[in-house]
Formats: sequence, C-alpha cells, structure tokens
Amino acid sequence: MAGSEASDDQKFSLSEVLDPFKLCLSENKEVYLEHYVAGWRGLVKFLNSLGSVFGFISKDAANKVHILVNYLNGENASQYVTVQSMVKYELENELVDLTKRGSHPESGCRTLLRLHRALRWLELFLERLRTGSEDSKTSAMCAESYNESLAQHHPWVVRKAAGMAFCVLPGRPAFLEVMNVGPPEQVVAMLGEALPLISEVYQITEDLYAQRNLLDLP
Ligand SMILES: CCCCCCCC/C=C\CCCCCCCC(=O)N[C@@H](COP(=O)(O)O)[C@H](O)/C=C/CCCCCCCCCCCCC
Repeated sequence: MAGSEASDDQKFSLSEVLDPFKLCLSENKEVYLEHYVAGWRGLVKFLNSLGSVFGFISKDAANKVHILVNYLNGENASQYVTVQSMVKYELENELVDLTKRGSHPESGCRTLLRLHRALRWLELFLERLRTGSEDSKTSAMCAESYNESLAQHHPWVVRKAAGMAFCVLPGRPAFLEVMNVGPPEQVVAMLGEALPLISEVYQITEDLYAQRNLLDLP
C-alpha cells in the first residue's frame, strides 16, 4: 500500500478522524462545522494513503471540504459556526438552489449534504469493520455499505468506478494496521467508542435537513 512508505508525521492515525467527530456536538446538540470538516480532512488523508486508485473519490471529497473551509474562513464566517446556523443563514438569504442547479451550485447546504450522505456510508462501513471477523473482506463490507447508502445518489458510471476501486482494498488485518492505533482489539475498542458519536452527528444533521426539506438538494 502507498501509505506504508509515509514518514511518521505523514502517517494517518485513526484519531485524526475520530477525535474531530467526538468534538462535533455542542451542549445543545448543534454540529460544529469546523470539527465536522476536520473529521473529513482526516478521512481524505486516510483515503489518499490507500493509493491512487481512490484518487477520484478523495479528490471529490477534498473539493467539498475545500468549499466548506472557504466558508469557515470567509467574510461570513460567523454564520458558519454550526450546521444549524449555516442552514438558517443560507436559507434566509436565498443562497441555496432548492430545486434545480442555478446561481448557487456550491452552497454550504448542498456541499455538506454530499458529505452527510457519505457519513452514512462511513457509519455502516465502520460498524461492519468493527464487528467483522479477521478473514472478512473489507471490499464486501465497503460495497454493502455503499449499496445501502451513497449508491442511491450516484449515477451508473460512478457506481461502477467505485465498485472497481473497492476490489483493491486490503484485507481486514492490513486495513486495521493502516489506522496506526495498535493491535486490532484496540482499533475495535476505539471504533466502538466513536461510532455512537458519529451516528448522533449523522442523525442530528439528517433530522435538520429533513425538517427543512433539504435532503434532495440538486
Ligand atoms: C476512520 C477511517 C477508516 C475509514 C476509511 C474511510 C475513508 C473514506 C474517505 C472518504 C469517503 C468517501 C467520500 C466520498 C464523498 C462522495 C460525495 C459524493 O457523493 N459526490 C458525488 C456527488 O457530488 P456532486 O457531483 O453532486 O457535487 C460525486 O459525483 C462523486 C464522485 C466520486 C465517487 C464517490 C464514490 C464514493 C464511494 C465511497 C466509499 C469510499 C471507499 C473508501 C474505501 C475505504
């Protein structure tokens, strides 16, 4: 795997993903955009460490992260502190294309929706990884999770390309090793601790988008 030659500071560590997602929720259960985006940065780094075959996926995710980072650092940064404040601000100011693509093709709301759908994939995949046996295939776990979530939103050509990329995923032991946490039992424990938090972030975002009728943004 490409990641095996990375120096220590370039090496991915699972905590780069899990820690930001643990910090995502405010006391009143709002989702901090800064931590959400930091979690995604970690995921992109991990994906890059798996090799160039995942380049088309990591490029798309990195591009979406970049769009949100620009909002976080932009002149209206104070409106982008939480996903809730972002949704309110963009809707009140008509900054979202609601039914067809128009003058706001890169709104925060539609960009985050793409990552939000992918977060469901991640949740399903990590749960399979956590509970799988040593000889279970990560490619199958990945494909099943994808088919149950993101695939419904992708055209045939993307589904095909994704399916081919999944085939080169390493087996579960090697996959857990790249996470740089320690022995498999430790990775499993860490996933067990973090998954409920990722699920909660997902569900809060899903409920917000459903209430505001934003789940099908073009
Ligand atoms: C905790 C570490 C262990 C888990 C490791 C997982 C690492 C995964 C990192 C990123 C996940 C993929 C994120 C993909 C975002 C896709 C967003 C999206 O749906 N984009 C499409 C629509 O965008 P617009 O055109 O409307 O702007 C776009 O068309 C997609 C293009 C690329 C293909 C996406 C395929 C997604 C497959 C997800 C599985 C990733 C496989 C990772 C293998 C471990």
